[in-house]
Amino acid sequence: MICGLCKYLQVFATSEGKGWGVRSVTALKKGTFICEYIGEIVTNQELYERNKERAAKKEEHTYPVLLDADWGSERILKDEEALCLDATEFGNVGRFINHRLEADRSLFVAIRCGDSNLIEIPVEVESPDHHYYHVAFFTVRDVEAMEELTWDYGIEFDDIYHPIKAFKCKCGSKYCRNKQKIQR
Ligand SMILES: C[S@@+](CC[C@H](N)C(=O)[O-])C[C@H]1O[C@@H](n2cnc3c(N)ncnc32)[C@H](O)[C@@H]1O
Repeated sequence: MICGLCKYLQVFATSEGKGWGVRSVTALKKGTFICEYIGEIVTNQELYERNKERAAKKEEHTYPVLLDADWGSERILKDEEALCLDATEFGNVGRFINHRLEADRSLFVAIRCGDSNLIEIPVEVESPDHHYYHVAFFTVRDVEAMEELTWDYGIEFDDIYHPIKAFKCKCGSKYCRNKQKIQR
């Protein structure tokens, strides 16, 4: 992470209608650091307000990642305290990585039931303050050259309270949460 990007990544236009995506030009071993997810640090409340404005402008792509901070705290944070990363205006290559179902997130590690190839890991970087950490992507299996890199956004596709309607998932995975909901 300290060295920054050290793999040859390519932003490309996906053929399935997901917009831009990211792939690795070379094959990658399981456990490889890919990149950080960079964005503006805002509270959940600020993000909610921003999303309402974006929904009014009919913006299609959004780039939020919940930090669920403070990991050092045992209480549930209010929306005006909890933080997230918004990469809509400022970000790096991480914001072009698309969604695909990964694991049973209630178990957090252990059982993997999906087939995305990345996982996001919160990494504390030389800070005594538990409230801030970096989000870093690592491969969870070997990845072939030119295979699209994906991670699980943890989206609830039928969340009617979110100001921006969730996208129709085109990940193509047989485990797709969105597909299962549509079929019901
Ligand atoms: C963080 S951006 C990823 C980069 C985006 N594809 C782009 O062109 O900028 C997230 C957005 O990409 C699209 N996206 C990501 N994963 C997708 C998927 N599995 N199916 C359809 N659209 C997806 C959605 O529009 C989503 O809001």
